[in-house]
Amino acid sequence: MATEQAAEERDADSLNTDTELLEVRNLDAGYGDLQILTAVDLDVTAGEYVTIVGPNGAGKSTVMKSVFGLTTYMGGSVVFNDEKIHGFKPDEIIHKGIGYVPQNDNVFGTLTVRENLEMGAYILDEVPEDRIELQFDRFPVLRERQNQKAGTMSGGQRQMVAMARALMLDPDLLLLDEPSAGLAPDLVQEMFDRIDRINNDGTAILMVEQNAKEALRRCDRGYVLAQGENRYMDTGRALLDNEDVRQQFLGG
Ligand SMILES: Nc1ncnc2c1ncn2[C@@H]1O[C@H](COP(=O)(O)OP(=O)(O)OP(=O)(O)O)[C@@H](O)[C@H]1O
Repeated sequence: MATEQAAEERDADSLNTDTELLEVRNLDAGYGDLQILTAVDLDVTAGEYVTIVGPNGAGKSTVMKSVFGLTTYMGGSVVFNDEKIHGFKPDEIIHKGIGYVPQNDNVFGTLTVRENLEMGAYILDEVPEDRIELQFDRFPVLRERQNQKAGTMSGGQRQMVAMARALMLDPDLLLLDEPSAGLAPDLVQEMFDRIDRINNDGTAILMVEQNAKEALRRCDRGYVLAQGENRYMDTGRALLDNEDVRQQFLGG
């Protein structure tokens, strides 16, 4: 028994050796004087796929914006790759290896697809052509339409442009705010498949999704947020199997 127990403890230890990428602790944040998040904790390890779900207005997007330096910091900490980044501006945070795809207004509509991707690499001296090719491999329709103005594309295609642009700097962590919003059902599955592939290529994902059940099915771990506070954290599967979570947050 003792040996079995020791083996189990070793196994448990080995599960905890994942490299911490993002560590949010006790985060208070909001807009101006208005506090939205209270004592939020959140972790993402290298290569992990994490989803945040919760009701409208829960503060999910505010968590993402806070990681990316777009809210008013009020307390706690955001640490990325062992460096405190709370209080940093978005352009500094991009340099650290975080890409962000907001829900709305996420492309330069008057620029072509290719120009949008080039903009994604604006902090580099030269646009790396191989990175553009990599995004075209990931999103073939963007290769076909590379000279089309992004503003004239469909919602799903614009979402691809936005994701491809955010991937141009090969971030360690990609923040995706409702990537399936407004897409037709068949395109939703396609979008989730693409996100799986990006994650399989090694990029950690932190995603907010209204399509909560599908997101929890796909991710490694999930957080349920309500009224700006953590409510539940577990593997996606365990959250889907949790009766309280289902009843309160997943529509039964
Ligand atoms: N720029 C802003 N200024 C002031 N309040 C804001 C701002 N953006 C969001 N809020 C408020 O913060 C709260 C949380 O909004 P947030 O968008 O983070 O929620 P959410 O969980 O992502 O919701 P949804 O699922 O509806 O997108 C809401 O009450 C919202 O009105």
